Amino acid sequence: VLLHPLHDVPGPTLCKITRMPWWIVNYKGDQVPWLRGLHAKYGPVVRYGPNDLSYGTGEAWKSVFGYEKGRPENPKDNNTFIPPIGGVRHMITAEQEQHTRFRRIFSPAFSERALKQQEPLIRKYVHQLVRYLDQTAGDQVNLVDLLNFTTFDIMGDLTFGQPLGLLDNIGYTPWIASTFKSLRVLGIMQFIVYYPIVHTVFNWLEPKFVTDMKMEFFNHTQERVDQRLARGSQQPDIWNLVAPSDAKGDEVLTLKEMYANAELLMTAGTETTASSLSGLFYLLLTHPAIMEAARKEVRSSFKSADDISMEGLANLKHPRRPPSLPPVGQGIPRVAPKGGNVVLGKWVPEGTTLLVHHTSVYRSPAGWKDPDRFDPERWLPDGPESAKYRGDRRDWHQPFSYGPRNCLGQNLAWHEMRLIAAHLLYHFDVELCDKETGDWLDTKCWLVWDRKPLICRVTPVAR
Ligand code: HEM
Repeated sequence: VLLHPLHDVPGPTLCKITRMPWWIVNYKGDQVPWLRGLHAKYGPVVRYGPNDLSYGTGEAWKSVFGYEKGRPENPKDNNTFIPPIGGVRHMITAEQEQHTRFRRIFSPAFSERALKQQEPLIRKYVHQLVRYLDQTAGDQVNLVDLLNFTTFDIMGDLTFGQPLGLLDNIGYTPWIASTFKSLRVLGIMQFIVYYPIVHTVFNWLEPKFVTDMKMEFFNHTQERVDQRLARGSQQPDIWNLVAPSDAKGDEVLTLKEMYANAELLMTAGTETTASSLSGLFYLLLTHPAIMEAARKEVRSSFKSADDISMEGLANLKHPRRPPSLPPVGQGIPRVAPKGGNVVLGKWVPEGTTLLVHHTSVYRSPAGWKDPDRFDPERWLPDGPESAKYRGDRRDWHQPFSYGPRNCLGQNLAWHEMRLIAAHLLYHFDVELCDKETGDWLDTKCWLVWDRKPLICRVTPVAR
């Protein structure tokens, strides 16, 4: 306890001896409030395990995730990743060199130019959502499910060249349902893979339902990628944008790399966007004055629904930024490289886990005035409306992460979220059925939030 190089970093005494407190809260899905509590008690840097540091300050983004000349990068923490079923890692978990190659190959599919081409495809599913809500006018609907159906169908079309049919059937396929279920065992799986002995024993004894769950997801992705490649497509989907016909050698993805990254896109590009949108709607529904202002702005800015475009939406005031419910509630840690590194001016030994805790950073009174207050004016350009938030550290807000491994899909996410939100606000008056919903924000988090149903009554606006 006294001789460890991190002995002077504050934190609970038990955490200096064992990682067990972390594993327990991580297993229960309670790590977000736990780490927030530790930051409130111990300050911006907390030792939450013998070799684990959490930063509750946005000053740490650059030091932990950024690239600085002459300083080694902090790589991903491979100890926390579940080994890939197909034997090949995807972009998020890839080693640095492989990551750079993936990033180069996939970037054209997420450029502004690609997005322009993809806009009609995205609109198609937004219109389908609007049509469904028109038909169910006045009924109670679960907005969380409907937003999931929409984002999964969009990403399914972009990744596999065909939708998953969730909006057609208003229901999850067994494949998607098992994805959501598997999140709940993420905490325990992370514990298992972290300790090589436990992992080896687990591999011998792995329960059949866990093997089935992993295989189901992987086989499904593989089949759909194979079908898409066999069928070909003229659509601006991912594969048409990543692979120029004259690509050679290193610039060509192997089939296994395609499977692995398709699986990533279907997880990274769906739940996150739907989560951000459901959080936004919950906050709008519980802040009627802001909801009214948002509706007014959207309804007066477009002459008709057909005019609502990605371009036109980028300049609206509501919402300029997602609310402070980051879809990735905790963040993906890095680890200090061989030989250690300097983080925020302090040397940390090799192998130290470095986590910048999203939720703690976005709720820190050191970075934000009234951090728990939902107020879109916070994000307006400098002027009288945003004056009271002038001291806010907007540069601390990095829900898409920071540095060379930040979110590749952030432009797509922004456009998609704005299109869906604007269409819902333009076409419908949405009302929260409080009794059925309760305190929606009080929920568990396993990497992403275990969102509870958001039960609403949706009434079409008479025009
Ligand atoms: C509100 C929506 C979204 C949020 C908040 C979000 C957030 C994140 C975060 C925190 C990371 C991890 C970066 C790290 O390791 O530090 C990430 C990575 C990634 N996201 Fe997103 N994401 C969103 C939507 C999307 C969408 C729509 C896509 C499209 C497919 C996407 C694709 C990716 C990819 C490919 C990576 C890996 C990037 C890399 O490792 O280079 N994300 N995202």
